[in-house]
Amino acid sequence: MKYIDFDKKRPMDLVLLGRIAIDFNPVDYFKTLEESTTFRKYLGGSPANIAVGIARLGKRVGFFARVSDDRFGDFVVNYFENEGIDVSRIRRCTNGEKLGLTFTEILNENESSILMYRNDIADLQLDVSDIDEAYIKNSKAILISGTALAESPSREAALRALSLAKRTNTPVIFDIDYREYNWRSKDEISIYYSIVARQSDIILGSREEYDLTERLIEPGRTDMETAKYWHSQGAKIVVIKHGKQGSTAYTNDGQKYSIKPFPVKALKSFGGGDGYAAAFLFGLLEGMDIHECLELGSASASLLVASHACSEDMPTLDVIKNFIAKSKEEFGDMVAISEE
Ligand SMILES: Nc1ncnc2c1ncn2[C@@H]1O[C@H](COP(=O)(O)OP(=O)(O)O)[C@@H](O)[C@H]1O
Ligand SMILES: O=C(O)C[C@@H](O)[C@H](O)C(=O)COP(=O)(O)O
Repeated sequence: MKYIDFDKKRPMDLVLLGRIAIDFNPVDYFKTLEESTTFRKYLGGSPANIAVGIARLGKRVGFFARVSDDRFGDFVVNYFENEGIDVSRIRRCTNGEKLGLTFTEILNENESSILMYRNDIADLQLDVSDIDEAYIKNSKAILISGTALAESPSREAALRALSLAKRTNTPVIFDIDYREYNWRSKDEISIYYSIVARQSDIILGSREEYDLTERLIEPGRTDMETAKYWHSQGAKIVVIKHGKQGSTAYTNDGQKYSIKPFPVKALKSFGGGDGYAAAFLFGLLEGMDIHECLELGSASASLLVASHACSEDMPTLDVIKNFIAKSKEEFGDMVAISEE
C-alpha cells in the first residue's frame, strides 16, 4: 500500500529546511562534559544529519539554510558538497551570526546530554527571500525541521516553504525535532508546531514532541489518540518514537506497524532519530511497504546509537541491509502489524 504519491518526474528527491550545525563529541567519553578534554568535530544539526543520511542512501538532496560566514560555515558547505548534497540554496549570514555548536556528553550508553550554543545563531536567520517556489516544485518532498520555527525570520521562512509546498502539491514531512533552546514558551511551541503538523503528510516525533505539539489542543493523549487526530487533520503517516522501546507508524487506513529496536551495543543515546528518519524516508521514496521502511529506519537508528558520530556514521544501504539480515538471523522479525 502506498500512502504518499511522490511525483517521480521531479529531479530532486528531498529538500530539507532547518539547521546545519557542528557537533563536538567527546573522544574521552563516559565522562561528564566538564571532565572531557578531547572532542571530535562532525557536521551536525538534526536536519543536516538526515540530509547526509538520505544522500548516502543514493537520493538527490537539497537544503534551505543560512550558515555563518566563517570557517565553520565553509566546513559545513564543503561537507555537504562532498556528500553530493545541492548547496545552491544555502546562503551565508551577513551580520556575523554564528553556526550552532553542540557539545555532547556521553555518560554511558543510556545517558547522554547535549549542550547547544545557539546565541546569535545563523540558522534562524533563514529568510522568506531564501525560499523559492521552483526549488520546492522540483522536489518529490520537503522536510521541515521543527526548530526552524523557534524564531523569526526562520519561522516565516519555514511557513512560506510550507505554503509553497501545499501550492505545488509537494508532500510535506514534519520532523518535530524539539530543542528547548531559542523557544520562549511551550505555548509558542504548540502554536507553531501544530500549524505545520496540520498541513503535513508525514509526521515524525517522539512522544514528548507530540505532547508539546498537542499542548494547546488536547494534552495527555495516548499514541492512538495522537495518530487518529493527525490523520483527521490530513496526515497519511504518523510515526511515534519511544527510544529503546522502539517505534510505531500509524497509517491513515487504520493500520499500526510497531517495531522493536534492533539490539545493538549502544555508545550514545542520541543520533538514532536522524538515522531513523533518513532511512525511513528513503524507503518511502523507493515505494517500499511501511514495515520495510520501519526496518530500514530502526536498523539505521541502531547503527547510529552504536557509533561515535551522527552525520559521519550515516550508513549506506548495504550496511543497513546486512545489519538487518544478521539481526533477523539472531533475533527473528522485529515488526508487528495490527489494526489501530
Ligand atoms: N539503545 C538503543 N538501541 C537500539 N536502538 C535505539 C536505542 N535508542 C534509540 N534507538 C532507536 O532510535 C530511534 C529513535 O530514538 P528516539 O530517542 O526515540 O528519537 P530521537 O533520537 O529522535 O530522540 C528509536 O525509535 C529506536 O529505533
Ligand atoms: O540536532 C542537533 O543540533 C544536534 C545533533 O547534531 C546531534 O547529533 C543530536 O542530538 C541528534 O539527535 P537525535 O538524532 O534527534 O537523537
